[in-house]
Amino acid sequence: MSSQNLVTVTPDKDNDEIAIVTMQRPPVNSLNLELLQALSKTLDELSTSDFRAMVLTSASPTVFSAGLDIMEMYKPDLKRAEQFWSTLQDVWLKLFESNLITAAAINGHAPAGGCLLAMSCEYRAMVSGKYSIGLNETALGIVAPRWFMDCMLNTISQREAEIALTTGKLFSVEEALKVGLIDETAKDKEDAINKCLGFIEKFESIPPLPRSMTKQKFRANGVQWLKANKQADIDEFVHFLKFPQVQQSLEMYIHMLKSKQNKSE
Ligand SMILES: CC/C=C\CC/C=C/CC(=O)SCCNC(=O)CCNC(=O)[C@H](O)C(C)(C)COP(=O)(O)OP(=O)(O)OC[C@H]1O[C@@H](n2cnc3c(N)ncnc32)[C@H](O)[C@@H]1OP(=O)(O)O
Repeated sequence: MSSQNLVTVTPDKDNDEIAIVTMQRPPVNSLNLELLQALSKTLDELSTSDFRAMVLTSASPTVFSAGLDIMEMYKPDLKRAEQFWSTLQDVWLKLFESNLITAAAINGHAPAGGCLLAMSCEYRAMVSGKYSIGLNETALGIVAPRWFMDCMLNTISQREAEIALTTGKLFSVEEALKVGLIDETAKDKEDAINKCLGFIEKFESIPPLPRSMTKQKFRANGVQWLKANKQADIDEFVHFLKFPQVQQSLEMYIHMLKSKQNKSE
């Protein structure tokens, strides 16, 4: 089963009830509207399939996901920006509340929206190396929405989350393990997937319905807020994009990313 080429779904080689879901939008899996639509469609398909668990990972050798595609926010077409944000909300709700057992094999960097995807899963194994993970929005001059924060609060302590978000902190793999942002480190992608499979195995003898209902009760607060405030949240995003200071910060950030590349050439 696959949902466009941007996301592939393959059954695990030893257990066809487990889906390996791979994002593949080179070079860095930045989440543009099309990748989000592909993820949304995939999550719909998985919810009605025979799969009982999924491992989210990336086809890139060094990046899980670079987060939201900045070009969707820089001088945007406002209609598309609305659709973009609404699709991101849907992906988050579908993944965070999924009936399936969800785990992330984080095989590289996972800033901002990449971290959000990983935190939306129930378990995270991250490949060791010079990778980073976190919600770095403030460092870009933007503010993470409340449901990003709720998602982080479901993962690490309020104090760690507040400091991390206000400082725009990107955690090293070791730091992420220490605060509980990830559950395990892995030596490579295969090992990360195996560690996720190990987590999934824990539910072998647990009936799926009480399991997923229990998970959803734990996650209800953030979900209920977004469901009740979906349009207001979209309006806020679009309004925010219209601020000249926000556009200026994004422009500077884009230049920084491009000059970083020139320097290393
Ligand atoms: C009311 C609410 C309002 C607003 C809330 C908005 C919330 C936003 C959440 C987000 O997700 S914002 C996005 C934050 N993402 C980042 O800060 C990550 C930026 N990228 C990086 O730090 C690095 O690219 C990397 C560490 C992920 C990978 O490094 P490396 O492997 O060295 O690749 P390059 O940096 O050379 O990048 C290759 C290529 O990709 C472009 N790119 C990178 N990230 C993005 C991105 N997020 N969006 C769009 N494009 C991106 C980069 O510019 C290079 O492009 P070239 O054309 O120069 O090849």
